[in-house]
Amino acid sequence: MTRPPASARGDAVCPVPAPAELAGMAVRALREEARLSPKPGLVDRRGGGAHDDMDLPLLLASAEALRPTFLSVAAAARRTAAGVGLREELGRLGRAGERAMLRVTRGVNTHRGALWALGLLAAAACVARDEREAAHGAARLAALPDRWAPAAAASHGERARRRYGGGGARSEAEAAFPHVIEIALPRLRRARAAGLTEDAARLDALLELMSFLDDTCVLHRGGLEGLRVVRLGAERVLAEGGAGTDRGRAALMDLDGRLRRLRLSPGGSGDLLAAALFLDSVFSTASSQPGLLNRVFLNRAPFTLPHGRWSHADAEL
Ligand SMILES: CC(C)(COP(=O)(O)OP(=O)(O)OC[C@H]1O[C@@H](n2cnc3c(N)ncnc32)[C@H](O[C@H]2O[C@H](COP(=O)(O)OP(=O)(O)OP(=O)(O)O)[C@@H](O)[C@H]2O)[C@@H]1O)[C@@H](O)C(=O)NCCC(=O)NCCS
Ligand SMILES: Nc1ncnc2[nH]cnc12
Repeated sequence: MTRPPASARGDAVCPVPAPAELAGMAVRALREEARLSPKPGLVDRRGGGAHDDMDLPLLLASAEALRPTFLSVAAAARRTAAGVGLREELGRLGRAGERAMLRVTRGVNTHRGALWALGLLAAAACVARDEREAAHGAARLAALPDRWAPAAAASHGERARRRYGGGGARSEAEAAFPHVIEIALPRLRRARAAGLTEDAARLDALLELMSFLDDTCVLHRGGLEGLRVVRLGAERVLAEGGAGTDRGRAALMDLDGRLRRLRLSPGGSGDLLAAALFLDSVFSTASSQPGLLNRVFLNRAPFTLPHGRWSHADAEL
């Protein structure tokens, strides 16, 4: 999806897509992430992965149900300067969007994390020149107070954070989406530059995310041991050559089987892959280089995980 220059759209003020176009890009990113196959443990064309309450049609319907929310979010960000007023409006729109999603999915949390990430990024993209600026704008919005946010929701993410520490969807946003900017997008672009198919490049970006992320969806379902299985399993697929090679593909299918058996879903990584696809489509002439992965910038084991002592053999459950 190439972004036409501002002049071609007759828009000299805001050199980014109009709200309807941004909303379309957000929905498309969600749909493309959902369809991408085979994803370890996640819903894809083959079925529900580690989920017994989701499938591809549900994810596609959920993505479509969020279109009006993305549209309202982008429109609000266009007419309102970034500040507490906009943050509170985004909170109101985001909560209404969650309700719309839950109505369509009959109560299944398909895209709560994705709505949070893409909603903030869509709002920030309205005044950003590139993906890094958008991520920083989103971080500033995420950190602002929202008077109307319900106090301490007992979400799965909140429970996982209380039990294990570490980050989650909120910290990822407040830190300017480091896993999207420093991990997923560089991997995606390096893989494309190396001649991989688009699907293999996207799968490798997902695996890279899985190997780094403190995914509260995984922690909620499998604790620290589950997180270790996901991270080391993804790392192993990449070490075998990634999704574009026979050995990497075999390791990926092996990991998929293990995650299904253990009911481990890397849903946070799925959300962040969608966020990367969104930014990639909005800022397709991005300045960010397909450079080396910044493994120092992102500490792979930022909290209680004894990363230094792990080995691939340990990951067998
Ligand atoms: C800030 C909010 C996102 C709320 O966050 P919180 O952590 O309190 O709430 P959760 O409901 O747990 O949702 C967070 C979702 O974010 C994804 N995620 C997890 N880890 C990370 C991470 N490190 N970085 C980024 N994103 C992450 C993850 O989403 C996936 O998991 C979904 C399924 O999860 P779960 O509900 O646990 O479902 P199951 O395991 O399937 O349940 P059972 O079957 O076992 O019952 C999956 O679909 C993925 O989407 C987390 O779930 C935010 O919601 C908020 O505060 N919103 C307010 C509105 C607002 O201000 N909006 C502004 C922008 S519009
Ligand atoms: N493909 C997917 N399967 C399950 N949960 C998800 N959350 C975001 N994408 C997902």
